[in-house]
Amino acid sequence: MPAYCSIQFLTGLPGSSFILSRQPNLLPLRAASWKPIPLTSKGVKMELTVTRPDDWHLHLRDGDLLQAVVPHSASHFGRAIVMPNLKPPITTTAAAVAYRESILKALPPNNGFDPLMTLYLTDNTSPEEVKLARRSGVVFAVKLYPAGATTNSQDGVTDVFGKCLAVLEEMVEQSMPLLVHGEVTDPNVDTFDRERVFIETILAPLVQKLPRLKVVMEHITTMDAVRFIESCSEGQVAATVTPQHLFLNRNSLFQGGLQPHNYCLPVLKRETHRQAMVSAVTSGSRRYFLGTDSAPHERRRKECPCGCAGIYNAPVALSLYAKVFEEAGALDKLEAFTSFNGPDFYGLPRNTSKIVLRQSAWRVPESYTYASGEIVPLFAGQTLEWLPSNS
Ligand SMILES: NC(=O)N[C@@H](CC(=O)O)C(=O)O
Ligand SMILES: [Zn+2]
Ligand SMILES: [Zn+2]
Repeated sequence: MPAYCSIQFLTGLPGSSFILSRQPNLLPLRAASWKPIPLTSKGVKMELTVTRPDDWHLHLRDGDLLQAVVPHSASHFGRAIVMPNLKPPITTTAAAVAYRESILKALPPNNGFDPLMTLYLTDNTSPEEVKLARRSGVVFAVKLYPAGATTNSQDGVTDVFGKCLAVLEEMVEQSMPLLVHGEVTDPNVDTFDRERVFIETILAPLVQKLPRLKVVMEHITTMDAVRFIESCSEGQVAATVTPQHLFLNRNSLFQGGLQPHNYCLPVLKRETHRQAMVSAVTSGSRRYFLGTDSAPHERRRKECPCGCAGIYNAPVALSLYAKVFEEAGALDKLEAFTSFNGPDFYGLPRNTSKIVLRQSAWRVPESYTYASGEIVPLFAGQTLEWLPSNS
């Protein structure tokens, strides 16, 4: 049964025999420590203690939406790479420093959450700005949005090779990773092919031209991306993978009617691509790490004639990742994906604290209300497993 079906099978059935019957597949485990907890008379459920994960791709927005969403990420993640696609975008180190302050202000003092800031690359970004960013100690990457590819990307890059080579060369000098939204914007290219064509026409030539540039291909969605990542040097090119692209295929955009809360960019792909990505991340490869791409939009901006791209998954991400690894019989590989591969690639220390994932059913809220409206999370109102907690 494909993963995207089983979540519905579980709905309303805590302690189902389906879950319990899979348990022999979970053992033995190496990377993480396990404790059985008897929960029902039918059998034994599991809890998994893992090093605190980081989120290597997160949209926190600003204003009252920031206040509403940042606690969800901060409650389970130690650090997050914070995307710079605000209006106006974060194009300077000074703006990144100020944005970081506003994120920290939205949390209780000494909360421990560490936002790792990024700069939004434009045609006019200077090599000097990259030096400043590195010296600041708070900027950890530069983000490339092809102009027009996704939400708030209108100020992005129009011609990587024509306009950005000097900046990219400085990034090599500064060991500053380039994070890439990997889709071409040519309206003649089919939406479902935009990632593959980007790899062929921009990313592969870029990696060939600057082999020492560290690159993260963000939110990959295709077997083409997996093949490309595997073809590059480990430690030089890596990828983040979202929970929705591991858990859902493109049918879920249309199941029972148009489903705006499953719409993000790059758009969900067909089942064969999902399976290739699950195999890649659960293989134990160090080239892939957790990046939720949690991207909240107010309900009215999703449920309207021209709805925004972006899925709010921060509250459910860890539950979904754990379920994907469980279904693949690879729970022993989960901790490396959530907590080791990301910091290792960025050259940062791994977190020292732990979190616990309990294999117990919990219901996702229908929505979260905040000052200016509501946000609807992925799997709103449904029952998931693997509840994360701090102890
Ligand atoms: N993923 C999305 O669909 N949307 C993101 C932008 C992005 O990451 O491409 C957003 O900021 O809303
Ligand atoms: Zn993107
Ligand atoms: Zn994103």
